[in-house]
Amino acid sequence: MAQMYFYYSAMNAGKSTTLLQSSFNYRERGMTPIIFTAAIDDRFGKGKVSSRIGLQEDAELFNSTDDLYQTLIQISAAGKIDCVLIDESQFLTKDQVYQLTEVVDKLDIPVLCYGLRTDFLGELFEGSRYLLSWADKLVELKTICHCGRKANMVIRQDAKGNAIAGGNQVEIGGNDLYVSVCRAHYKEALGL
Ligand SMILES: Nc1ncnc2c1ncn2[C@@H]1O[C@H](COP(=O)(O)OP(=O)(O)O)[C@@H](O)[C@H]1O
Ligand SMILES: Cc1cn([C@H]2C[C@H](O)[C@@H](COP(=O)(O)O)O2)c(=O)[nH]c1=O
Ligand SMILES: [Zn+2]
Repeated sequence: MAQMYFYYSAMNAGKSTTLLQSSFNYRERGMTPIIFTAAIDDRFGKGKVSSRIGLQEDAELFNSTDDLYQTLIQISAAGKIDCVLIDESQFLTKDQVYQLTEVVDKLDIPVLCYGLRTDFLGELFEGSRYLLSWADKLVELKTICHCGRKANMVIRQDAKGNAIAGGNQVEIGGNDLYVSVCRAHYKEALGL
């Protein structure tokens, strides 16, 4: 039986790197993985998954209105898929997480999702909420704060490096805008 996995972390913990390593592992065994990433996250060019250590692969794009079950039925009709890898899975909708459970349960294809658990305010993303609820396996990937503790929060910074305490949940960016920290340093930065 296939399973659904959710690999979650703060930013810069190696999620994209781990996804690309999984893809490589499937390919070196003669299998066919398919990679998806969010259309809205175009930091490294649309249709690409890149890790900060230099690995890169082409990816299909998902938008919030896509039916991923139907998309994967169509793609698998054209050739066998052995695994579905989804980067930026925090941007999935509730419906799309459900559709991916159908891919696992009805098409018997493993689905491996990689994404943030929470946003810069410490709130769950919609995709993450339902992945945490419905995935078979939850795997935390870890990165560290400047103090050496595990970084499980993400600060959004302004141009002066001050922590931002409000705004839209989605703002695409990298090290220019975000820094992963431990909970104690998150509270300190926000004056909580
Ligand atoms: N295999 C690895 N060995 C050592 N450091 C790694 C490895 N993979 C990732 N990293 C570190 O993690 C950082 C973030 O990698 P990335 O995959 O882009 O993270 P994420 O997708 O979680 O934001 C890299 O800049 C690097 O410092
Ligand atoms: C914390 C936070 C992040 N985002 C965006 C910023 C990036 O584009 C992605 C995460 O990238 P990763 O390095 O692959 O983990 O998500 C956001 O929109 N809102 C937030 O609060
Ligand atoms: Zn810290």
